[in-house]
Order: sequence, then structure tokens, then C-alpha cells
Amino acid sequence: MILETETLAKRYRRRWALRDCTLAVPEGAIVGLVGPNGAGKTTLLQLIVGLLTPTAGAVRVLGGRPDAAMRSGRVGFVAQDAPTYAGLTVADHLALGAGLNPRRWDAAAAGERVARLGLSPRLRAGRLSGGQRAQLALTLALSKRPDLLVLDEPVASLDPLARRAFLDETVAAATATGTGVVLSTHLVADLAHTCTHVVVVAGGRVRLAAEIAGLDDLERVVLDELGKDELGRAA
Ligand SMILES: Nc1ncnc2c1ncn2[C@@H]1O[C@H](COP(=O)(O)OP(=O)(O)OP(=O)(O)O)[C@@H](O)[C@H]1O
Repeated sequence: MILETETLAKRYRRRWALRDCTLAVPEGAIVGLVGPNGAGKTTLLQLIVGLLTPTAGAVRVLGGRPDAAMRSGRVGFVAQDAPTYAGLTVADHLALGAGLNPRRWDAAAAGERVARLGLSPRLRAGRLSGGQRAQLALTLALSKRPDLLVLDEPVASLDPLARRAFLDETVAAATATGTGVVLSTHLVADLAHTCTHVVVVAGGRVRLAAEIAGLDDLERVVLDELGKDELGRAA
């Protein structure tokens, strides 16, 4: 398993953002994490990459603690707003990625990817569009050839064509290298084309964790789970 959580929970003051979350993600899986606003998706992803510590339960990433997995460089993470350094150029970002990951960095792939995306190496990140910044952040995460890639709403800022291309390319890159992926999204329609597994989170709880190949009608199953949450709240 590249990722395991056991009764994982996180509470902010008196409010539980995530409760009783038990998941097991096998190697090479591409997991789509879906749920409404405030469901607990970002909280779960931040627990996985060690930015948050659990209130209860446990999380194991690549067989160890999240902080150790992050230090090893084997986890690529792109946060929700695809943070980049506004004053640094595209080339500076690649140099930074190479410097931080000297043993794993694939300079040829990084250079080829930014060229293909039409991102001029001399351009400062502060002058890129939101979608271009997301692409740059993904390039940094992919080029360190991670064993696990964690993406928090990676396509939120992309136009529909770029969104599909981004997901297809992420899946192709991950499949070619055997990289596992956990990505959160609001776009249920994208899951079937992109992911091998789906996890539905609502109200801080995992409502469904399943292999997509085993589901007859993914969109209906996911929406049914989310609908139950709405009914639960209304009751
Ligand atoms: N730093 C924080 N302090 C207090 N409460 C927080 C904090 N971060 C998140 N929460 C709360 O935890 C719950 C889960 O938030 P989270 O950001 O994980 O949801 P999400 O599924 O990623 O939502 P979205 O789709 O809107 O990004 C929400 O109720 C939110 O208000």
C-alpha cells in the first residue's frame, strides 16, 4: 500500500473536519477524492503530506510517517492554489526543484514539459495565469519522479480543454512511472476517465471508497452518496 489511514481524524477546536477515515490505497492507484465544499478533502490531503497532525488515528505514507515520506522526496504535492514564487521565473522554479531533489530530478522531462506548455523559461511566475501556475506547480511535482503524487483540486483554475488535457497527461505520466495519485476534485464527470478508485467524503466522513471498475454507473453512485448527505443535513 502506498497510503493507509486508520480511523484518522482531525478536529479544529470543537469542530471535526474529518472522522473515522480508514483507507488503503494500493501502488499505482489513481484516486479521485470528491465531496462538497467543506467536506474534509483538503484536511485529508494535508494529513497525508504531513502539513497537519492527526487529532486521532494514524496515517502511513509509503510505509512510514508522512514527514519522513515528504523528506525523502518520494511525495509530490500541489496545494489547492498551486503556490509559486511570483518574483521567480519559470527557469528559477525548475532550478529550485532540481536543487531540492538532486537525486530524483528529471531535468529533461521538466524542460520538455514547460516547452510543450509554451511557458517561457524567462517569464516570472507572477505573470502567469492561474492555469499556467497550476501547470508549473504540477511540472515541479512530476519532475521529481514521485512515488505518490497528491494534488488538491488541480484543475480548478483550468479551462475545460486544458482540464481534460491536464488530467490525461497526469494519468499518462503517473501510469508510465507507476506513480500513485490522490487528487481532489469537484468534477465527478472527470473521475471515470481519470481515476482507478473513488473516495467520496461528506461531512467529514468517508461515504464510499471503491474501485471504479467495479461500479456500474459511477456518476449516479457518487451523486447518490452526496445526496444522502444533503438529506442527512436537512433531516
Ligand atoms: N484551519 C482551520 N480552522 C478551522 N476550521 C477549519 C480549518 N480548515 C478547515 N476547517 C473546517 O474543516 C472542514 C473541512 O474543510 P476542508 O478544507 O478540509 O474541506 P474541503 O472538502 O477541502 O472543502 P473545499 O471543497 O471547499 O475546498 C470545514 O468545515 C472547514 O470550515
